[in-house]
Amino acid sequence: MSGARRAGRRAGAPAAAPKPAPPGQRSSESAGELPGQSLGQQSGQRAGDQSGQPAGERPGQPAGQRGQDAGRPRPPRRRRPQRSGAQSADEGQSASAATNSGRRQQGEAEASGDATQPRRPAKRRRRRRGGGNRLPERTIVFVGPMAAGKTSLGRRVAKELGIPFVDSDVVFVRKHGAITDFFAAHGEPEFRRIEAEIIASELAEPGTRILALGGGAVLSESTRELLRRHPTILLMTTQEAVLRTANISRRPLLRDDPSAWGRILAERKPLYLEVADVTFRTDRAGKEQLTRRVVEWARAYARRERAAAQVAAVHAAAQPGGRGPAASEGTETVQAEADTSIPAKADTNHPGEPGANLPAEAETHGVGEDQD
Ligand SMILES: Nc1ncnc2c1ncn2[C@@H]1O[C@H](COP(=O)(O)OP(=O)(O)OP(=O)(O)O)[C@@H](O)[C@H]1O
Ligand SMILES: O=C(O)C1=C[C@@H](O)[C@@H](O)[C@H](O)C1
Ligand SMILES: [Mg+2]
Repeated sequence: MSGARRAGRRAGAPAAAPKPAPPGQRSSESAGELPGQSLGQQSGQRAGDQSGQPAGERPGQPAGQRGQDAGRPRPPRRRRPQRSGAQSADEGQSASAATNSGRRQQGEAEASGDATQPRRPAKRRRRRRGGGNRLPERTIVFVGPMAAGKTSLGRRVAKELGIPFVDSDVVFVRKHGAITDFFAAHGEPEFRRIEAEIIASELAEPGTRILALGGGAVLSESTRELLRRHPTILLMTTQEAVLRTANISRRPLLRDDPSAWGRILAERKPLYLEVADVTFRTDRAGKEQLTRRVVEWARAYARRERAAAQVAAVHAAAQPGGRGPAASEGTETVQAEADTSIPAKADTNHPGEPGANLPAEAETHGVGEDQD
């Protein structure tokens, strides 16, 4: 794989900045490739249901494609009160509603000639509204075990956000045919090699998109390395829920050996946790509710990303040849903002369940804590 691909970009594409770096623990240990995977067979058996999937969805970039300027330095803002990411998203909506109502009041005041109504500068209102709805500057990735909901939730979130959705399995099938057949003809290592290439290529696409990965994609070290620079959402569930909701007849592995799901998860769990910034449990909430939560999380992530970019810009300006004292004043303000929108960590594991000690729904891992 080329250096550019390793760095998560194609030649000519802008380099992806590291993930925002809020405090919190994230394992810096890199779990190696799992030795002696017997998953080729399993995956091959399982892959039958991939071939029937629809072609990758690539709707045109929406008119409102966000975040063309997130990397650009912005003036420091005043510190806001402490809040969680989810709260922030809600507040963003309220702020937007309040802005609309303010605009209405102002319009009514103008129409009635009432000069006593307070006016706020229009420029400031616009900037606040845009900031609340902005998205991360790069592809948002869904990982997780088989039938956790990566495709169905990823597609819903993409639709809600008005951004393209791509599934790496679907891209593979489009180029190479059914995964089951490919496993039989070429073996798992060749599948993993091509899968990793497809993912690198998709992650190199500029703009904000949703990419759902195949269940075993995290086995590739180069893929895990690339995911360090992308907002990565782990969907977790339990074997019981999978056997209840997934179409078992289309998943031969589960039909023939239901406990295989739990065994594969146990092997891969450290790798999922290594790449994930946040975990949502799909067995505990409906699709609509989860869609809303993921959307809120993505927006909170974008705010942290922007705040981190501001900090970096202010630090750069404070260097010799930078802007001097004004810059150091800004550092404090922006750093404060960067620290306030980090969603709280929760622990709702269910000991004893298949998949016990799974991370909690909406558990936030230390995003990019160990970035270079
Ligand atoms: N809360 C939920 N979120 C997402 N999917 C759910 C949820 N509850 C049940 N499901 C169901 O789980 C099943 C598996 O979903 P999906 O095919 O999206 O999983 P996947 O992770 O993409 O699987 P694969 O690894 O095989 O590609 C679907 O039938 C979906 O409707
Ligand atoms: O878990 C796995 O190893 C796989 C999952 C699917 O998404 C496909 O990527 C393929 O069938 C292998
Ligand atoms: Mg899928």
